[in-house]
Parts: sequence; structure tokens; C-alpha cells
Amino acid sequence: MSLSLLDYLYNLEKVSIRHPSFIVSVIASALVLFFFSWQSIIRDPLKDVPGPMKARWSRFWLIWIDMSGRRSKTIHELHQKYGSVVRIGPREVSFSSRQAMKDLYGSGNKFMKGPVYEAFGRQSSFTILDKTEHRSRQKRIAHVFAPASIAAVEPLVKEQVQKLLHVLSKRTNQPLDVMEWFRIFALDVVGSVFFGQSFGGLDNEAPPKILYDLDEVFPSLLIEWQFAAIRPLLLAIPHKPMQHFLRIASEFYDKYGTEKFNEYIARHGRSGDRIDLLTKLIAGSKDYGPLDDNEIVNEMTNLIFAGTDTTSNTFTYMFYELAKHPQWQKQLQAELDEAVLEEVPEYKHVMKLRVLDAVIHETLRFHPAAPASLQRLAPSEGGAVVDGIAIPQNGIASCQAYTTQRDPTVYPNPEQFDPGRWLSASEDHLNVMHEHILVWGKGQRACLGKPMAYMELKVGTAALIGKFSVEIGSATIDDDMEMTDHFALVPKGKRCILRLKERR
Ligand code: HEM
Repeated sequence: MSLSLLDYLYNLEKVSIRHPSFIVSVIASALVLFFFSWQSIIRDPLKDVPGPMKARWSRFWLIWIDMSGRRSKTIHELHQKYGSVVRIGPREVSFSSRQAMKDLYGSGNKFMKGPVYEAFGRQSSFTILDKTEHRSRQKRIAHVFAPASIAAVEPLVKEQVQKLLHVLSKRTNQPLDVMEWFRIFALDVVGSVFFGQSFGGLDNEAPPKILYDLDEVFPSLLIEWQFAAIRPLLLAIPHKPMQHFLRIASEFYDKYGTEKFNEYIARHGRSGDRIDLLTKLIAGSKDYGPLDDNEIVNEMTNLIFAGTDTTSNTFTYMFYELAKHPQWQKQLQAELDEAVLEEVPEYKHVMKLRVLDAVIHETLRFHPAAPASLQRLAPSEGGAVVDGIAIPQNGIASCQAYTTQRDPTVYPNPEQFDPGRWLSASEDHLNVMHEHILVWGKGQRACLGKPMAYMELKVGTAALIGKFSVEIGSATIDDDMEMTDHFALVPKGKRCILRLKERR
């Protein structure tokens, strides 16, 4: 009779490794292990999908890479090696073709959002996984992001741009971390438009506390999600910094969501005398009714996440590239000068400027603010097919902007910042280029804030580049600006040192 593993461990000291029962048990265990491994290889529905061996066995290597901020680049390298379909986990596949984007995100797709979105905070339009539930939520908030609503808040956006100009005018001819100022600006816009007042960073000319809390909130949410079962135990450990870290996410919702919401109601009432988007959120959709107060707080708070670092990182990388490519800066300034604009222009006057448009498109292509896999979960019955590959039930499939936007057949010399590609392409090719852009997501779950982000980017860039020239302000800037990602893009050095000079 062979020894079981437990018996073996229990009797470890008594058993000689030359004893026949020991040898038999080792051989039997090896055969069992081999049998089950072989079975799982034979039955593995993704066995024909190419990819590194470690991806077949474990998802932990990717979690590790994710934590180090190299997920998008690593998956991109795998696509370069294996092609447009790559296995990246035991039940996870990454795709890069246009057909895959259509199958995954296009109309009539069968996928819901992948479970990882639950780690991005409480239930809101961004984090809801289920398709039906999301559709019902979107019906009740779509009016907030409609073109007329966005146009109505233009004065609030322009007011923050004016303040940014003022603050930066005082800091010319010296090395300046523009990333910090773009973060403060984007946050103040979200505050002004969705919370009834800005967070005061531009008024006080200093980063508000919420900006520091924002940096901590995602790691805390991730722990809450990954280790939900043991979180109460961790909270019981009397270690103040750890307790603070574990509580920061829920405190964030209470402090910046609930409190600000209550302040807003006290100041403006529910029928709203202020032209902002919170008034519209509270009023609700004419056809589908309002959200309840908790739902509003969750939406508002998640908009801080959705609308701050995405927009500010796009500004940061655009100004970095303009500093590195003075020829594009000059072309843009020539276009702005010719348009004869006010100091902070109206959106309609800059909306269609071609060079401005091309510079923003190229920045979003080359430095996508959301470069990482947009994960989708295959239906629990029957799975689904993506670009001819069967994804089993509950399998995960995704495309990532970092790769679709670096396809050399669509964007020749993809590692070069070249706004000219958007100016010289034929109409047909321009359509293909736009189809490969994934930075806003696609289809039903695409970014609702895109029109507002464009307004911020165009009015802000026209005002700043009209007034200042930008130069590189630090010898280590290329190192600082190396792209890393934690779903959103993050420059490795978390700063961007440039030098601004008044043009006239
Ligand atoms: C450069 C700026 C921005 C980029 C690149 C960006 C990108 C994205 C991406 C990739 C998604 C999710 C797609 C997915 O998971 O499939 C998303 C969703 C969303 N974004 Fe943005 N975003 C930006 C700015 C904003 C702003 C300024 C707001 C609002 C203030 C906003 C509000 C939202 C909302 C509400 C969703 C959820 C949409 C839904 O599923 O119903 N975003 N965005």
C-alpha cells in the first residue's frame, strides 16, 4: 500500500527514501500529476493559441508585470513575436486586429466587461459589468454628456484655462513640472463641472490634498478587490499607516463624494441654479428618471478617476512632444496666430484647426492615456468567437490601444511622433487610422467624456501654445517620461520638467 502525501509528510523522519513504499508513492504521485496535466493540455480550449508557456499555466506572471507598470509594453512585445492573437493567461487572450476590435466591442457583441473593472471603485457607468444593468444606467446619465450639456459648461472650462494661464505666466523661464499643473487643472475642471466648485488648486496655486489621496486610492481599491476576504483581518491589525491605506478608498467616496454632494444641495438645492453637469445628473433623464443619491455620489466620485489623469497625461505628453519637436510647435503657433484668437479662445473657433487636431490625435495615438487591455468576459454559456478564435465560456479577451495604435501597416514608423500622418493621409486611409484608435474604448462602453476631454484639450492647448513657447527643462526628461501603465498611462518619473517662455 502506498503512502499518501500527508502520511508521508507526517512520517517524514521515520521513512527512508530508499524504502520501497516511498519510491512507489513518488512514482504514483508523478503519474497522477502527469495524467491531470496531460488531460488539461488535451482539453485546454486555448491550446492552439500561441504565447509564452508560463501564460498557459499561471496568471501570476502577468499580475506581477501589471504591478511593475509594464503590462502594455510586455503584451505589445508578445504581439510582435507571436502575431495578432496571443495567449496571456490560462483563460485570457489578447488580440490586435481590426476584426477583433469589432467582435469584442462592436454592436451586437456578446461580451460583458471583465471582472477587473470591479477593482476601479463602486458601481458606476464605468465599473458596472453586466450589459443590461449598464444599459439601464447609461440611459439615465447619457443626457449629462450630450453635446448641448457639454456646450453649456464651456464657460466653466474656459474659466479654469484662464486661471492656468495666469498661474503659468508667473512661472516662466524656469524649470517647471508641467505635469503637476495639468493634473491640478484637470481636477479643477472636473470639480467645477461635476461638483459645483473647483477643488481650489489653481486658486491657491498649490496641489490640493485630494490629488495626493487620488494617488493612493487605486492601490487601496485593488487590495480591497483582490483580498476582500481577509481585509477585515488586516484592518484589525493596530498599525495606523496600514489602516489609513486600507480605508482611503471608502473615505475617498465619503469625503469627496457624499460631503461635496451634500454641500452642493445645501448651496444650490435640487432644482439647481448653476449651469453645471451635477444639476443635470440630479434632475435625471426626462424619459428614464433620475439616479438615487448614492448612485449620483458614486458616479461623481468615479468621474474624478475617469476625468483627471486621463486628460492631464494627454496634455503632459503633448507638451513634452511639442518641446521635442519645435517644428510642430512652430506650425501650431502659425495656425493659431493666423486664426486671430482671444487669449482663451471659444471652442467653436479652435474645434476645426487642422494642425491642432493632428497634434492631439498623434499624442493620443503615440501616448494613449488608457493604453492597456480593455478586458471582456465571454458569456457563461457557449463562449464567443473573436477574429475566428473560439473563446471558451468565462474566458477573457481584450485588445489594447498600445498595440492597435502602433500597427506599422496602418501607421508607418509607429515609434515616431508624427502629426503629419493625420494631415497627409487619404480619406480612406484616415478612416482605417481612426478605426485602429482604441484610446477611448469602442461601442457601447466607449468613453462618455470624450467630447468634454476634446474641449479641454483644444481650448487649453490653443490658449497655452498661443501664449508660450515650450522647451525641455531637464536632462533626465526622456527617462522621466518613459511610459508605464496601471490601466492608465503614468510617466515613470511622475513629472515632466519643461521651460515656458512668453512669446510676446
Ligand atoms: C484623454 C482623456 C480620456 C481618455 C483617453 C478616456 C478613456 C476612456 C476609456 C478607455 C474608457 C473605457 C473603455 C472601456 O473600458 O472599454 C472610458 C470610459 C469612460 N470615461 Fe473616459 N477618457 C478620458 C476622459 C474622460 C473625461 C474627461 C470624462 C468625464 C469627465 C470621462 C468619463 C468616462 C466615463 C463616464 C466612462 C464610462 C463609460 C461607460 O462605460 O458607460 N472620460 N474613458
